[in-house]
Amino acid sequence: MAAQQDLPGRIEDYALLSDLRSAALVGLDGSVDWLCLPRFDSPSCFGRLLGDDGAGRWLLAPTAPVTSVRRRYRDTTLVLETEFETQDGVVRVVDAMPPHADGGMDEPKLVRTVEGVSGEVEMRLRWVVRFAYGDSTPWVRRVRVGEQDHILAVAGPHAVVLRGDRLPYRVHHERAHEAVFTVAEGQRLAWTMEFTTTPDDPNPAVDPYAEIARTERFWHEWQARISYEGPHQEALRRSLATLKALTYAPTGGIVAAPTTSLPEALGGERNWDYRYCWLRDATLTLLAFDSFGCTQEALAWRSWLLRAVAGDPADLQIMYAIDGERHLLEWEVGWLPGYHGAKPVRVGNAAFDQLQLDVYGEVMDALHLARERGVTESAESWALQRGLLRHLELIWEQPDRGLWEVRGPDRHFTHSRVMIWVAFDRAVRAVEEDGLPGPVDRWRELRDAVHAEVLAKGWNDEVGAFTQYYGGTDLDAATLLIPAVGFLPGNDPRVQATVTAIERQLKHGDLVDRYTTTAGESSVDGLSGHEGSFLACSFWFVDALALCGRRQDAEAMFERLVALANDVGLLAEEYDHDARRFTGNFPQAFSHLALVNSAAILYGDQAGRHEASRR
Ligand SMILES: OC[C@H]1O[C@H](O[C@H]2O[C@H](CO)[C@@H](O)[C@H](O)[C@H]2O)[C@H](O)[C@@H](O)[C@@H]1O
Repeated sequence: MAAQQDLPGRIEDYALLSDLRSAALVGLDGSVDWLCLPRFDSPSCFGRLLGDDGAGRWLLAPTAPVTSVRRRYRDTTLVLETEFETQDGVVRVVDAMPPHADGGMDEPKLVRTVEGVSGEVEMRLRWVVRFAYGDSTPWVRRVRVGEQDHILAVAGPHAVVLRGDRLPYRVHHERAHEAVFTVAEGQRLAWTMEFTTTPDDPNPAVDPYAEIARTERFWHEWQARISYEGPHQEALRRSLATLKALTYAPTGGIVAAPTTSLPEALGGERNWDYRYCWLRDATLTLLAFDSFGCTQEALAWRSWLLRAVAGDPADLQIMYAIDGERHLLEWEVGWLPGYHGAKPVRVGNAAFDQLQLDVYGEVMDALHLARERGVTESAESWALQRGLLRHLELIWEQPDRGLWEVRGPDRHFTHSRVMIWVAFDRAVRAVEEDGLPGPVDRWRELRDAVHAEVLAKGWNDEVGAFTQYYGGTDLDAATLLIPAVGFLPGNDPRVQATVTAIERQLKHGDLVDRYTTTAGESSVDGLSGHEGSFLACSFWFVDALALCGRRQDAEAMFERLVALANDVGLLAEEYDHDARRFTGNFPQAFSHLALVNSAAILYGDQAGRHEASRR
């Protein structure tokens, strides 16, 4: 029994399912180890990822030792097939979360089927439901409706219904349910587990096979909208599908990742909850969508933004909940041991009320590019941007926490200052190029002032590079974005020198650290320990190489980075180059959107446009 109680797999062992409201992670061992219902940011009902069997899981796997596992998504969809080979034969487990139907009353559900491929294989289904991040053991009972039984697990506000061909029974002396059965070649069995707010009267049963077919159709139709025929099709389509999967369909908000507290350093304390919508990550995601023809997502996100930011621009936050909720109070889940012991497990995110001035630039840039691609500005959306700029005029000189959301002191981070320039630059261009009304002379003056300031204070002659913050000597991979946003061209000697310095100091093979983590008083981020290399920064390095004229190097590095994805094309936030393992939350939008944006620079319709048109 020990094998069932053990720890979760490596981060790269997981595949993602999503119904555009929440997501599940399925391990190579056939165990669903992460699921929060009914939303991405709800408490988990399967939380083994951050603990063990006792935090909840749903295992569906052979009882005998597995000699090999093969896994793939069906084509470009999010229907997952895992084939287990044992000495007795081969079985295929198919997993899906049927997508939320627009305006539908359907509740989130997980569908699992098993098909006998050859021989006869004994399978174990082990179902351990723990609500409230593992803290709440439900009352589980078998209910008969007409000719059919289902199992209901209820605890306070949480309830799920399990239906299927082999319902599990309570395991003596364990708070778990199990079924053991055999599957012969050609035979198939199915289960659905559905969230319900009305446990005494749940939604009627659905046909699991029809739901899987619907899921497949949905993703095929979605992929048909992507206009791209260039290299690395598969990686690009998987990344775009992953970004779509992280979108909360009812509002258009996009989560940074579906997990909390997967550690940035194995065993460390750098563990954060990413199940929220960061303006930075979401706007960059929007750019990624937009580069490949997904305009609907751009509009949905703009509506989300208008709702979330509504009211006083002075109240702008850097992140919100997926429904626009503002207070993301951070707390520690003391009873969960954390991923392989990495404590604490955090829920909420204290960064929500930080000042991060780069966000103004990212929002203005995303809306500028949406305009360039034909999305017309509504009266409200331009009024919102003018309001943001009015507020930025008042606060732009302040120090902030920067895009890395440091928990150390506020500083004048060079990247933040560059993005302030972007905000005013895009405002000026809205007037000059799109004829929108606004105080263009004042915006021009501010744009030029911040440009001069960055060149005077962000550049350090002794270091021979743009530094992380004014007066400092450390480097920051975020300055790689200087040519991509058009602040300086890629052939500017200061840009080229910064790329060379970062290559020397922050790059290990193809992996680039965000900055140098140091412990103690001098630590810029206020945290202890080190972290893995940041995958998005590694892709930014590719972009900088391309924009500096080193295209061949850029393409070769891009290819190697793409190969770091796991067997089903997914990327975590970071990569530990010594352990050769993913670290940080998973799968992470930032990494996937950076991959997509690199592909857009290297191979997209927009290739080469950055330097010419974004200045
Ligand atoms: O490293 C410290 C910070 O880490 C998280 O922030 C990171 O993730 C965000 C979401 O992807 C991203 O927008 C940000 O740039 C990253 O630094 C965490 O959410 C913060 O609370 C934490 O201070």
